[in-house]
Amino acid sequence: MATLDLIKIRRDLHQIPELALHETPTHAYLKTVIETFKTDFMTIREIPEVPTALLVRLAGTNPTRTIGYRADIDALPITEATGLPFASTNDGVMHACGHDMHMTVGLGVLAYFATHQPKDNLLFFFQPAEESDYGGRRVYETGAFTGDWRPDEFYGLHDHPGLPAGQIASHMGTLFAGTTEIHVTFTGRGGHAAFPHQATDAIVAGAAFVSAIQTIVSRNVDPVRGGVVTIGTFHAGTIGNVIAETAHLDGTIRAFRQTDIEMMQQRVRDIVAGIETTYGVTADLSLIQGGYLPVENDPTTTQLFIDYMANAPDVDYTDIAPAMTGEDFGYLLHQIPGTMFWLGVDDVSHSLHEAGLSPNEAAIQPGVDAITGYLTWRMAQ
Ligand SMILES: CC(=O)N[C@@H](CCC[C@H](N)C(=O)O)C(=O)O
Repeated sequence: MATLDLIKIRRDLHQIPELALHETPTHAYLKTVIETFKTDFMTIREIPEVPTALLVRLAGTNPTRTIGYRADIDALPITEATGLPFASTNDGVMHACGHDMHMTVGLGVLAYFATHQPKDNLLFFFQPAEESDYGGRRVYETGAFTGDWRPDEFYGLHDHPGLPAGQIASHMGTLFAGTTEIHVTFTGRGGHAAFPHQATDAIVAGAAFVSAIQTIVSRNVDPVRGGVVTIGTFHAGTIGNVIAETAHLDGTIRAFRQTDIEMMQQRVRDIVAGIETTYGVTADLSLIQGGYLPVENDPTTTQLFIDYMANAPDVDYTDIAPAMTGEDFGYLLHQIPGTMFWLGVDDVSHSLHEAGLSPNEAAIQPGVDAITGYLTWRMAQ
């Protein structure tokens, strides 16, 4: 096997971002790279029900367990504004959450163990649909993680633009929030802007909904625990002198405890019912949690992970507070114990999900080295 050019791979992947469950060229690219590894202890497996998913198993030399490693592969509906020479070639779609970095690091770790046969079995999961449509849960529910393909423990990373390139960060306990997508359409009655009393204005209803749900965090969530309610889209109307008949809004609810998420979901339902009564509209509400359960790091694997990362001479490790980002790795960690962690990618000028996000590629090799080091050490335990 030739040495992988991880920078080229990252740039290739960055140019072909695809939305959740549509990652066909990305899946093909990953498979092509992995097939070059050509070892007799590697098996590649497709999942017909979720065709953009890819599982790769490396059989260990003397296995006592199977260790899973997940890398997510989908992108976001954002028009890239980095100005990079290897920017997205898919209009309106961008790796603005850094999953191109996740895949590259995952390939680097896989390539290492494809040439240094591991003691334990290793299972690599290239997961579609992390940003929406909960690909981790979808694949889990196909029964893919059974028999020889069931990890005893699972690890996965997310890149963090606010941390130095290559730094590893994690936390004992809950690392990320659980989330629920909000999708709501208010329908009233359209009409002339001059005769509002003869119409039922869906924009006014939608605006009242946006204002009212702000009280969920300020008045209903324990402030010590915190929560988030964000509306990210509001589409209504066609022209300034026509009262809009419909308004469609999408958003997200977030909290660290499942009980808080469920309470917040109920408050959204109650507020929507109140808007219907107060503004005379009808509402079609859908609340989707899917696989976005709180990301709860397992005490045993996380203590092992921290013990290694904090003491390895070549690893820059820091503890980090939980964040309100969501991850459907939370679903997998509710089925299989494991640990999620951050990899610093040093772009303090941009946040995740921003059109200008440009992760520093200097993070890739230290990320690969820290993970291969940890997995090698873990297999000796
Ligand atoms: C790491 C990250 O940014 N993850 C996404 C997960 C999506 C959650 C779900 N689709 C929702 O919007 O609630 C995030 O937005 O945190």
